[in-house]
Amino acid sequence: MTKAAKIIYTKTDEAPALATQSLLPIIKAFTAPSNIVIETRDISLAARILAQFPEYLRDNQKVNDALTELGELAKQPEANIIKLPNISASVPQLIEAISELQAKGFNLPDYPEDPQNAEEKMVKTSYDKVKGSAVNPVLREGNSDRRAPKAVKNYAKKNPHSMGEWSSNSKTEVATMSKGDFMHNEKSVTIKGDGSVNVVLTKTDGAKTVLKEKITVLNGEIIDATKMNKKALITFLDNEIKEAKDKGILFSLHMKATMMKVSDPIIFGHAVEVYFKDLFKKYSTEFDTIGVDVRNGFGDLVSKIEELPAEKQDVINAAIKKILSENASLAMVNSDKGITNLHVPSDVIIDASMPAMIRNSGQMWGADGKSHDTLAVIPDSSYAGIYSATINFCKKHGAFDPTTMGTVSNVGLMAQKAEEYGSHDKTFEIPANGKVSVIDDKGMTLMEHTVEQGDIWRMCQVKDLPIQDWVKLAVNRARATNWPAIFWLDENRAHDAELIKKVKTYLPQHNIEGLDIKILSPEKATEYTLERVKAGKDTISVSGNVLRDYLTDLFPILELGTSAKMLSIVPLMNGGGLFETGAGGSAPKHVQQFMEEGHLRWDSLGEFLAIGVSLEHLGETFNNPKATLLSETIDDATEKLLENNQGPSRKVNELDNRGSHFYLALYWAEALANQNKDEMLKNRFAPVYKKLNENKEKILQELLQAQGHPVDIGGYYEPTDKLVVSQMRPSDTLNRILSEIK
Ligand SMILES: NC(=O)C1=CN([C@@H]2O[C@H](COP(=O)(O)OP(=O)(O)OC[C@H]3O[C@@H](n4cnc5c(N)ncnc54)[C@H](OP(=O)(O)O)[C@@H]3O)[C@@H](O)[C@H]2O)C=CC1
Ligand SMILES: O=C(O)CCC(=O)C(=O)O
Ligand SMILES: [Mg+2]
Repeated sequence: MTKAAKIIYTKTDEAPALATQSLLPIIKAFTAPSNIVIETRDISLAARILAQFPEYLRDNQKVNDALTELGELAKQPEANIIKLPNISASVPQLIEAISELQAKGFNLPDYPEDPQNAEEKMVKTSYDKVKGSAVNPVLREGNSDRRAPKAVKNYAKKNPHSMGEWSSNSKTEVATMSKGDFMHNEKSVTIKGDGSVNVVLTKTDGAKTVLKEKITVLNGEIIDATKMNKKALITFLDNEIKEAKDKGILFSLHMKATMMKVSDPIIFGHAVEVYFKDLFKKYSTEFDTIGVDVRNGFGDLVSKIEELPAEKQDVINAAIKKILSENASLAMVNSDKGITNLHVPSDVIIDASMPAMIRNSGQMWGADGKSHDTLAVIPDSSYAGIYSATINFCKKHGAFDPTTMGTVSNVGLMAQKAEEYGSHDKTFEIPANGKVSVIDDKGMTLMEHTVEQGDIWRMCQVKDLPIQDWVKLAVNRARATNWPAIFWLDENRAHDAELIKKVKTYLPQHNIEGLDIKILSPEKATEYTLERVKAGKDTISVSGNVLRDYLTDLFPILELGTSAKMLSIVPLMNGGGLFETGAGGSAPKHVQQFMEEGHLRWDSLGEFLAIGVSLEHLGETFNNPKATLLSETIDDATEKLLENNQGPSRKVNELDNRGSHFYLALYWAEALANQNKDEMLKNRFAPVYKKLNENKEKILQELLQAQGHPVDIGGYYEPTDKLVVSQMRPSDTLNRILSEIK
């Protein structure tokens, strides 16, 4: 008897959560005969909010803190977690979710944007735990291995997605700061001996404030500190708005306000204030009264001015119109609804927004509903260069060709909140002029910056063991593929210079004979890699955490049309496995389409791949041949589904997410029926395959009938399970066959 094996499948938000209600019953039915237990844990935004406030809820409304539980599990060797994309909530999304839950009878407190007393401060602290990218960093106790499986890459080559032409006359370009930003102010040290550091602000008058106390540091870890100078940022933004206007191109701002949840909303707010500076000069008193917070985007102002008397609203709206017509045109998120790039900080997220623009001939949407060249403003210059290098490459060589281009996989340094993506609890908006010092427990100042009021100062950490693991993973991938592996590190950047020393120490500890391993700055690495991509050659990018995020959307979006089709594995450092589904997000517009016309265009390919590797891991760690067989056969099924082009269509009344799940079940049953490694599974699944095949037309018809009309699922953030299940499982015939698998 093999040991009981368990997989945790996460319940998240939006389209992936809808898809789960259709896919999970299939996975459970197919794995049950092999005694594999599939459990779910709810880490949706709604559940994470409710878990923060047990004392406000009735007993039957309380939910346990599944995220903390999974965070602990991720450190155990038996962990096997399938993690679907989830909402990393901006404040406007958080507020929407809270009000939906309140309307459903959950007695939650409002989100206190400006807390006035101790209780409100506590409430805000609890909500802030849920804000932004609050899930991934907790679960990612390992580095990241993201790539397009061969079958997926071959499918994309045979069925290329649309790719906008590039002209050498394109006026699109990237604007980034040449001084005063995080990149130019960075200082970095490698810690000697375990201990702790304090971050202290010494004001010009000598008064000291401890910004953060006793940050634990371990021997060999790299820490860095840097600042974004407010004045330099504002001058830069002001110039770039003029630049976009002069060049007659759109102004667009690309940030990661979800992951960088402290620094980037502040920068976003400055951009709103600079663009609309005449408005803020004139109406600041009114805006203070109604509590406008530009860090939540220009949309916050638009909704709050509705509280003002009608005549006042009219003058303010006229002033807004005037600025919009006189300033550079803004890139639009939704031109029909008048939603600009500056409306909501989570609408334009750099990892997806820049590649989407590059795929679209370097253009974004303007207020006229047409696409135009754009000035892509990325204030901090640490990574902006990879996009300018890509844009220059496209101007010179034209668009990439998905039918011939090579693939770029990624090995990303991510474990234990590595680098910038773990910095939000050490990021501060500086209240007064002075200096910020990082001081160790022996009183030694390790790093120091002169700061001015309004500057954003931050400290990042990356531990030594994750770095060692990352180098090992890179060597393993290079060995497994024989592709060149490029470390995207810039010797002229303080943090990277420290990291390069370690890479050079750890690489020789492995057998690297015959491998092609290089260290190149991000720009040079982009150029080198793009040359290879164009020539149809494959390359491994080995990068830090931010570039991991950027590159695993950039290349997949160019190569495959979406990052949802990536295999995304996190080998956990203590031996477990975390299997993320795809590398992209949760595409809110998929839910909108589903509610309007009952068609879900979400492609679950990322889930299929994740289930395959999760079962493979289970097979290996529990010595469970049935799990291995299920893994091999689901991979066969996925490959056949791709060959037959049975992923979801984008259009209503054609095959959607549910139909594609049916094909997965059909081919999975077929593969299990046709194999000869396991007699029991063969006998169980032969009749299942027969029934699915005989009822194919009937099932597809039942699934199609569910489309073509608006759908009610009882909510957005907390949809009613029963309603979702009835919409996502509309085929009685399929449901019956699945329920008969024993
Ligand atoms: N791992 C995680 O948990 C992540 C979560 N997020 C969250 O996701 C949300 C949206 O983020 P955003 O930056 O817009 O990125 P998305 O990746 O969700 O969307 C970009 C585009 O990619 C396409 N796409 C993505 N996934 C699929 C899929 N499975 N099937 C078909 N097409 C897909 C869609 O393009 P098209 O319109 O052409 O169909 C979509 O509009 C945010 O709430 C963000 O916080 C974002 C990144 C990662
Ligand atoms: O956690 C998030 O908010 C986004 C994560 C992401 O984009 C990624 O890991 O690629
Ligand atoms: Mg990403």
